[in-house]
Amino acid sequence: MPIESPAIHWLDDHLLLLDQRRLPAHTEWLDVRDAAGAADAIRQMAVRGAPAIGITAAYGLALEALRLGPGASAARLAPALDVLAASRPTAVNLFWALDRLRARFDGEPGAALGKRLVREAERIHQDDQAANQRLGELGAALLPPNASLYTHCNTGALATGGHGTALGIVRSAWRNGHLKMVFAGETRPWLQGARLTAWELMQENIPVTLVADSAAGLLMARGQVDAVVVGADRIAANGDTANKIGTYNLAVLARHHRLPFIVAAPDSTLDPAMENGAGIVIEERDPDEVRRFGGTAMAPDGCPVYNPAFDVTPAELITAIVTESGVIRSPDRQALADHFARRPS
Ligand SMILES: CSC[C@H]1O[C@H](OP(=O)(O)O)[C@H](O)[C@@H]1O
Repeated sequence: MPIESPAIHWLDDHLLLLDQRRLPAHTEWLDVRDAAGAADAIRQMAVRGAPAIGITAAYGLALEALRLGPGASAARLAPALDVLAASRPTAVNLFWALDRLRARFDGEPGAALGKRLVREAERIHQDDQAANQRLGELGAALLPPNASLYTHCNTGALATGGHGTALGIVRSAWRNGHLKMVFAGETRPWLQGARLTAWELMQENIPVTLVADSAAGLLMARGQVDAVVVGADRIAANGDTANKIGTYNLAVLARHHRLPFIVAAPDSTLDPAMENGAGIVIEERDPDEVRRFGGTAMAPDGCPVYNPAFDVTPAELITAIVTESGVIRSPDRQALADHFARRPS
């Protein structure tokens, strides 16, 4: 008999299993009942996107406590914490969410502990939805009227039950009548742009044109792009930003073509403990993600592959970082520090 809890409801209703053989993006819902299941969903990128990874880890730990029932305790939850923390290394939101739940371990163990963890996981989820709405409005206000945007990767709203981060800006701009077109880079090798961004925007009749990643430079050279908007997985104290592989390339192109390069991310993606981008762990993934697409070989079997899932964009290439609590223009160490000082606690 499955454990009845809001956490399971969320996991059933919002996890996208990216099916590598068919488009559009999702084909079935994952059935997650414990921390190990949540960690698998994160590791396999059935759930992806920094905020969604944090939310899923929070619900996964809460589910583990519910599964333990009267036996739930900090000591017995420790292995589940480790499994979730080891699922993916780059997005800071995963560790930030686990820290928030760990802070709820103190107090009555057992069923009471399970209830506290479910409530905290739901707060993290609700906070993220509100953050994305606010962030979208603040970011859209930075755009020129009738803007054509270039996006890369992106969390789909369905994945988080919210508005996504860069997609939050797209939706707000569309709602305000300030959006002409979104050029969505396919985002090799996982094709998040093709399978999530293009799919989500078409669901909402927002104008989108899917392009190969290699077309970004031509679009900018032809003056067809007014701004580049991307998400983030971890933002260091000096503003260096880790995001999906290929983001750094776009930042260099945007600088060359004198285009705004905007990073959209909730405050939970800021990592003040990380000195700069050099310290950010870049996840390397299965070489077959590059060699194959679904069942189709895209390269000779056994061909050597380097498959980093993220890169780091130096702060000096970023025009602004938009979070739910404000816009950090020309981000550097001082600008981030000022942001933290201004941010409502
Ligand atoms: C706005 S979600 C943050 C970030 O997460 C994605 O990574 P992944 O698809 O590997 O989970 C991508 O880098 C997004 O920009």
